[in-house]
Amino acid sequence: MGAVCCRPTPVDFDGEVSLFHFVLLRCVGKGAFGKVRVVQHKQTRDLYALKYINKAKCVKMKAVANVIQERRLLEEVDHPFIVNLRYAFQDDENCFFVLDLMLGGDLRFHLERLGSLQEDVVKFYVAQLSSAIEFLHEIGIMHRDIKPDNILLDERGNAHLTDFNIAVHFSERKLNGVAGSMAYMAPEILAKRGYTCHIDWWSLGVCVYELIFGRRPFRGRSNSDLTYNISKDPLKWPEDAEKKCSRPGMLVIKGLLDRDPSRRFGCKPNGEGYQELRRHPWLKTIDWDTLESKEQIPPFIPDSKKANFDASHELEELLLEDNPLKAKQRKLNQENMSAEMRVMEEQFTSYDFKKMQRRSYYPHNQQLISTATATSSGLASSRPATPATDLRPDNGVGIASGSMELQGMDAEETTKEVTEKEYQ
Ligand SMILES: Nc1ncnc2c1ncn2[C@@H]1O[C@H](COP(=O)(O)OP(=O)(O)OP(=O)(O)O)[C@@H](O)[C@H]1O
Repeated sequence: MGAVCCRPTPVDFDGEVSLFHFVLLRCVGKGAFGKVRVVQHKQTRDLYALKYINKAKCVKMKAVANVIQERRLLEEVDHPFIVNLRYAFQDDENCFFVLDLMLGGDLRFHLERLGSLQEDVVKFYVAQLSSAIEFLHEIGIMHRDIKPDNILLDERGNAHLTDFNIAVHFSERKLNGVAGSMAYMAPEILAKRGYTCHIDWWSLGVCVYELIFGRRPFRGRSNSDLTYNISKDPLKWPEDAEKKCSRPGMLVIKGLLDRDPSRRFGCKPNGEGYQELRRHPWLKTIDWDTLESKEQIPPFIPDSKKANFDASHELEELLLEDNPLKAKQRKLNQENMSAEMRVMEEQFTSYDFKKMQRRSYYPHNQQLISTATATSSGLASSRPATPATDLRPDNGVGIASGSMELQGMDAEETTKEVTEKEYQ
């Protein structure tokens, strides 16, 4: 009898992806609604990062729209310098994102330990991140939360953009929602006169300054102070700036931190801004031809013998977690489900990168995705040809679910504003 009860439940790998398909390994991070841990696919043995979000917490914090939007946008994206989605699924308690695993830690972690980074290292990240930003803008997505915390290194030291929690589609119509982490917000967001994807280049400029000099270009004791400084204060350099950064490097920072989006580096239309950046003397040492194939040896290789993350997450999970993550069969009772829970149930759909073709949930973007995401070619789509129930925050449409519509859940408006305080 004992032998029978201990036999592991057979896993149906031909069926829909679920937590049963993975071995749960160590915890590496904690987000606002859930945790991140390393997992191994039981069949392929590939390692991934599993980000899981507690559904009840998500409803309580009115973040359902953001989580569904993040899931949908991530399906559109496939790029060497983005933390790509590989699988998505849910159980009764959590929504799960299975993402490319980044064992090199985030740039906030490295910045805090090192104080600042060498100019050449930052230059390498700028090349990789600008390629990612340009890709996103090409397919009509602005990230809105570019900051060192959201830049993750793989074990070889390549930079990847992550956290699409407040990313959004953009079109000709400018957005107005104040979104992002205040210290990295472009002046046009704070001015509330409408903004577009140019804001991501500004945030990149703030990151470059902070990574090289170990402090941010605009600071403030209060939000209004910070708003004033971002909007009006002339860009100042630290006293030892010339020891840490070359003249061309400073010119790139200055160009990215131009308050006029029409003059800002990276912003010229039709990819011309990105091409200009690539041609800039500061970036002439970058071999752009082999950058995206990751053939180059990154100038900073994270220490593989040390954990490049805060080890307290692991301890917390072991000692304090009273409901540790475990694969469970679903017991769903649709009748007693709240409206928000039902939206999550229906709209946080399963995704399996081995079986499905990436696609856009936004009709105007479908053509762009099929041409831009080259790596997904050759896979059969198991999706209906017509788009699913639409969620278009850029058009001011709330999340619609069959006959139900959750008003006021436009993800452009349900934004996350991180104030300067959190960084002091
Ligand atoms: N793909 C990944 N590989 C390795 N570690 C990761 C990965 N994604 C996230 N992490 C780690 O987990 C931490 C939390 O990530 P997560 O995106 O959940 O949190 P967050 O940035 O606070 O996002 P949110 O604001 O959506 O809660 C990150 O700081 C990072 O250290």
